[in-house]
Amino acid sequence: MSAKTWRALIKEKHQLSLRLFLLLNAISACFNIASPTHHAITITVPVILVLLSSTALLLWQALDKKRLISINLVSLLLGVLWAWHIVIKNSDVPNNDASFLIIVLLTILFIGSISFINNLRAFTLHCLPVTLTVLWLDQGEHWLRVLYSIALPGIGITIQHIIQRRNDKFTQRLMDKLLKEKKTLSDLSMVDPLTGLYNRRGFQNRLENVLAAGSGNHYVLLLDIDHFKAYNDNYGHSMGDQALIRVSAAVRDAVRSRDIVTRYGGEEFMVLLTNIEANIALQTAERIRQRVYDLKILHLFNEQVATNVTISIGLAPLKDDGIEEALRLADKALYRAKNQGRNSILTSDALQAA
Ligand SMILES: Nc1nc2c(ncn2[C@@H]2O[C@H](COP(=O)(O)OP(=O)(O)OP(=O)(O)O)[C@@H](O)[C@H]2O)c(=O)[nH]1
Repeated sequence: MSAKTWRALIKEKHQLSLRLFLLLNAISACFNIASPTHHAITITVPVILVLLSSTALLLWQALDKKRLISINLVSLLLGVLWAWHIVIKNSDVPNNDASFLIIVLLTILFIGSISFINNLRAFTLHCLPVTLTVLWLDQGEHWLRVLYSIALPGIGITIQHIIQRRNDKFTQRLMDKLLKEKKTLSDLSMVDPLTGLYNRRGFQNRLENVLAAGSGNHYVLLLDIDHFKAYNDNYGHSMGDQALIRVSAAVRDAVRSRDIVTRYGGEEFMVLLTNIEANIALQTAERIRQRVYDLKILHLFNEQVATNVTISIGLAPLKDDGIEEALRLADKALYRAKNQGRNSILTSDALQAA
């Protein structure tokens, strides 16, 4: 998981709490319409607006889950609508019955605290308009109860918020550390994670052992999948990965265990054939080419070459002038093989001269 996906997770968590908030508001608005307290005015404009806006926003987000809706704005808007609803209904409640105000306040606080357990700002924006309205309509008669009702969840959410922030910081530090360690490990790794072949570091390590073991004829093969960009573009990157895995296995199977097969670049492989004669090296290269061809991995975009995945190979001897020179020669031969039609093997001039 990267730092980016971590932030995306936090955002997703907030959007989930918004969905819960909208749902609770829609239910509460329905309940208010269906079963009005004190049998006063049943339907008010703001309660209809709460129902419509909550439902509409829920549907809007359901259509595109990635759509981000401003939590603060929505919580404030619904808070104001509820406050408006209370003003209208209160004028119709018989004998200025304060229990109506307390019940409605507790309902709003309940919705706010359940939905925004980790979001003090959204909770405050939602509950403040209603609390102030209740204090005003009640004319200070039950001010202590009203303040207590909002202070209690407010304090709870603040403490929960502090604990959550500490947990988040701890998790993020842990994640950064894990990512760093993962990078260190992959830097130290000798094996390519996708194909299981040696990576360049692994190759270097094996090469030193081969060279230390004494003299012998060694040959470098550079292999490149033909028109692999077109394969990726048309079949998708994950199919491309599957093709790479199958080609790697075919190459590995076509050589001896003492030969070194390396994933040299994206879709490029390198094989070091150790202690081998030139003609056998050439035969081995041909066997590799044929094995990959025989996989019959469909590649209809392998222009003018075949209808399946093929590889081109450049072959060069490893001489005293070192691996870099052998690779340079093999690369030149590979380049020519590509230009001459692909799905073929070309040897370096150095090999032909030998
Ligand atoms: N799926 C997948 N694709 C990769 C990976 N590494 C490199 N590639 C792709 O390999 C393709 C290499 O394309 P190019 O270098 O343009 O060569 P090409 O299309 O094979 O053409 P020729 O070599 O001229 O036949 C690019 O599209 C890379 O994105 C990998 O790990 N997985």
